[in-house]
Amino acid sequence: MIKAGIIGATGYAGAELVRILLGHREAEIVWYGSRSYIDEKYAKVYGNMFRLVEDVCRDDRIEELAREADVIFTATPQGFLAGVLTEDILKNTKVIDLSADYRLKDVKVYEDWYKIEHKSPQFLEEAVYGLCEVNREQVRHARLVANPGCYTTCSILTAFPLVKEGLIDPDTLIVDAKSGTSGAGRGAKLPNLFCEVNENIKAYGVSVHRHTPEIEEQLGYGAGRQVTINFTPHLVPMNRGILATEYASLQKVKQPDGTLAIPTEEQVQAVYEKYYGKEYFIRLLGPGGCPETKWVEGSNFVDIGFQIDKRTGRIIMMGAIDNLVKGAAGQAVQNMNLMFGFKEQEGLALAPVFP
Ligand SMILES: NC(=O)C1=CN([C@@H]2O[C@H](COP(=O)(O)OP(=O)(O)OC[C@H]3O[C@@H](n4cnc5c(N)ncnc54)[C@H](OP(=O)(O)O)[C@@H]3O)[C@@H](O)[C@H]2O)C=CC1
Ligand SMILES: CC(=O)N[C@@H](CCC(=O)OP(=O)(O)O)C(=O)O
Repeated sequence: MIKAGIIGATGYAGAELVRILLGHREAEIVWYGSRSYIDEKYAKVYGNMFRLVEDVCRDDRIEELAREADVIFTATPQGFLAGVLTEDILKNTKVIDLSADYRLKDVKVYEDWYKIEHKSPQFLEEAVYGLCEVNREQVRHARLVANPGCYTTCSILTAFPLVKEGLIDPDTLIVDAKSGTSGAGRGAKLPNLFCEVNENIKAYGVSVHRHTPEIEEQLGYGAGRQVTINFTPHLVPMNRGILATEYASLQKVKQPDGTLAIPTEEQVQAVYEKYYGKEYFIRLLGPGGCPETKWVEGSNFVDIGFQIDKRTGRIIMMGAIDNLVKGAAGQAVQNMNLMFGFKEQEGLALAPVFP
């Protein structure tokens, strides 16, 4: 049994980590970190944990926690981990950060998009981007994992195989994504009040959302060059879930007879199968398949479908995840499983909730 500590256990992503880790047979939670609820019973902060968690909340002293825990999850605002991380901490424990502090390799890109100074860029090089289905081998050997963002997990996984195999031109990619309000966290914010969100849908962060460079960087690794995309997030009146609808121009690829032609649906499906056919957490719905957030809710699944529009020569790819599970806590536990050599699905055999 390994010991896990959570800093930010009182946020939505932290609470989802608690829910998942309570069902994990190889890990126990030894530290429920908080800023606002120190010494209060965790089950008072989250009533769903009544009789399931007896612990009280502790503070965010990560150096002390690093001596107690085998793994630390930081489910904290941007800038927290970068402000406290030291070599001593990484010598004592493994760290999985759910914030964006170590997702972008270029510190200037981070500072430009997040508008905060990065306090420990010396760890950027060694941090592994924890998109398990793409970087599995690197994650296994990592001390520091940058858990991907929710929109980015969904957007990248949906397009990655087609970018990597050159079936689409990534510079034509438009990602139109919708998220439930839990994506914004538990903190009180005016745009997330019931009357602002209910019976409403709105775009935000248009052309400036901080997940744009993260998607570009990762798809750039797939393409083998820098790519530029459009990313527009929307807030929709539901608790959980992300749906990404992604449009891109198809590129001609070599056919068996040596000629060049736009790929068929069978060829696109074959590429998805090549990358994800054996992936437990990725469910390929095939041509014409339209994923729905309800079909993945509460689970670590990513559902992916697509359709080619023969009139325009463009492909429409669609991906759905639960932002708190595959988009945050579930993927973080999947990363932990890889880092400690556990079965990758341990603690994550969560069937989606419906209705
Ligand atoms: N919500 C989501 O769907 C996703 C979130 N993330 C990322 O995960 C992280 C947490 O997000 P989320 O759970 O939504 O946010 P919440 O606002 O719900 O929770 C934030 C947590 O961080 C703690 N906290 C706040 N400020 C500080 C601080 N200065 N120092 C230490 N702890 C602090 C809070 O403690 P307390 O409340 O006790 O004061 C709380 O536990 C963020 O980086 C977010 O971007 C990533 C993917 C998806
Ligand atoms: C609905 C909503 O507000 N979502 C959040 C993204 C949450 C998330 O994943 O944040 P990080 O990846 O940056 O950690 C947002 O758009 O800011």
